[in-house]
Amino acid sequence: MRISVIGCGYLGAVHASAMAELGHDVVGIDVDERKIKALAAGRPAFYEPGLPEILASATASGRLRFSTDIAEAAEAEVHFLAVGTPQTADTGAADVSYVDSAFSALLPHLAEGALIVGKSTVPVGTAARLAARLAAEAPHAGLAWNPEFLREGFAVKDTLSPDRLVYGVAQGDGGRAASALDHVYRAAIEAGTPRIVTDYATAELVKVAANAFLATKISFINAMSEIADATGADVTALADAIGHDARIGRRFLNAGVGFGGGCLPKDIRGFIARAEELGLNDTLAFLGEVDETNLRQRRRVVDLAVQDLGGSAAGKKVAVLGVTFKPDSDDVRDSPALDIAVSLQELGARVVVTDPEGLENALARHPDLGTAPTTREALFGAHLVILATEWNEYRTLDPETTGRLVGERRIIDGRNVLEPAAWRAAGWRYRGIGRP
Ligand SMILES: NC(=O)c1ccc[n+]([C@@H]2O[C@H](COP(=O)([O-])OP(=O)(O)OC[C@H]3O[C@@H](n4cnc5c(N)ncnc54)[C@H](O)[C@@H]3O)[C@@H](O)[C@H]2O)c1
Ligand SMILES: O=c1ccn([C@@H]2O[C@H](COP(=O)(O)OP(=O)(O)O[C@H]3O[C@H](CO)[C@@H](O)[C@H](O)[C@H]3O)[C@@H](O)[C@H]2O)c(=O)[nH]1
Repeated sequence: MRISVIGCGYLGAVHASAMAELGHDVVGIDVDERKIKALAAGRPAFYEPGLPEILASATASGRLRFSTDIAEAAEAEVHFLAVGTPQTADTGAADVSYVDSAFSALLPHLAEGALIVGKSTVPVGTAARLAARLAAEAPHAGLAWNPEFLREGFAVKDTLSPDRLVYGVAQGDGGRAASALDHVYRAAIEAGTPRIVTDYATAELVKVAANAFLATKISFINAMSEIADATGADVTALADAIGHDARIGRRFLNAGVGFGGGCLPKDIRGFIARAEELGLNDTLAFLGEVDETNLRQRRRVVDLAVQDLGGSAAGKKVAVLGVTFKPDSDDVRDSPALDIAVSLQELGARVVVTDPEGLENALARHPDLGTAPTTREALFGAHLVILATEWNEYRTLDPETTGRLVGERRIIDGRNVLEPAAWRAAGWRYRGIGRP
């Protein structure tokens, strides 16, 4: 099929490359000329395992090209909208202005029977509003909402083999939108991927409900970690034990510094704001607690660090291992690791952050942040080590060789990934989150 992807940031760049990999003819459009030039040259603006490979093969085959000119989308049968919906500073609501302007720019270029497919995460009601505009201004085209569930670090795999497909379609479109999307996703459908065809509002809600549920699960286990810390219990054993109950499940029950990234935090805030707009002020109030519990984890680690440093961080060297919001990503949006590092620096510590992929993005936000290109340099002479993002190379650190580099053998394992007994046996003061 001929496809355009409008907005080639994280989601759009992956989606465009994956659609071309599936054999479609794809044009990726973005208003950011630098991004488009880099993508056309095979260089995504972010780190995502497997993406450079499919980007290169799709571009070389001629199935994928990029442009800043929306008119280049005119021949496409399906147009995916993948622009950003960031959090607005005042209310926390999702800012849909980029969706609106991309939609407006696209309207004059729609071929007869073209289908616009929203992929961005939007407040419920957005698709119905855009559909009303379409009916008035370009009735020869259709609209569907097809939320995206990919995880950073697994984005290519998640796009090529999703857990499920959700199509929000207009009532009475005679199955046209669903059949176009079935064509787009034929490979996944033939592989047995479940597909849910529903109305616009449900499709929009599925996306934010999924992220709200995941965020709640993480904050639940982090609340348990606070109780465990107060009682000497072990939150990891607790998670294993409750996770055996198939109704609960073990995934997303890892206690630690909490969740970050470009999705979970902004999506729960946007969801709360939307519920309030709908007059449902109390309905999602618990998500405010989920957010607060999450942010408290970062403050707890900073407090623990100050305590471990004898009551003051001033002048002490703190090595922070990891700055991205999770491993296998260079994304530092709302990263707990970055927040912790910056807070300790503000308290006067000599913070040295290291990360395999995230330093450039961290420095772009905090140019004064102390950084080191290697783990070894970060650790050298440190009075305290904080493992903040569980990159593999930090999970596999050896306590004895690490111990020879640092000034003091003190570590806070902010992701509960190290073996406490082994670190203690090597003379470290080990602290996990909710672990004895
Ligand atoms: N990043 C993820 O893992 C992920 C996963 C699922 C859903 N989402 C959702 O997808 C959307 C995009 O997220 P992202 O992380 O890719 O954001 P992003 O900020 O990386 O990318 C957004 C892109 O849209 C471009 N853009 C803005 N206005 C435009 C316009 N009028 N025409 C063309 N391009 C325009 C920007 O230049 C930018 O490149 C958001 O709604 C997000 O919540 C993201
Ligand atoms: O048990 C856990 C699991 C995750 N996290 C943290 O939670 C955050 C989010 O992780 P993850 O969900 O894997 O990352 P994202 O790539 O942001 O993906 C989420 O957000 C995307 C954008 O909406 C959705 O598409 C995905 O389905 C959804 O998982 C990260 O900071 C993780 O460290 C924990 O603290 N404990």
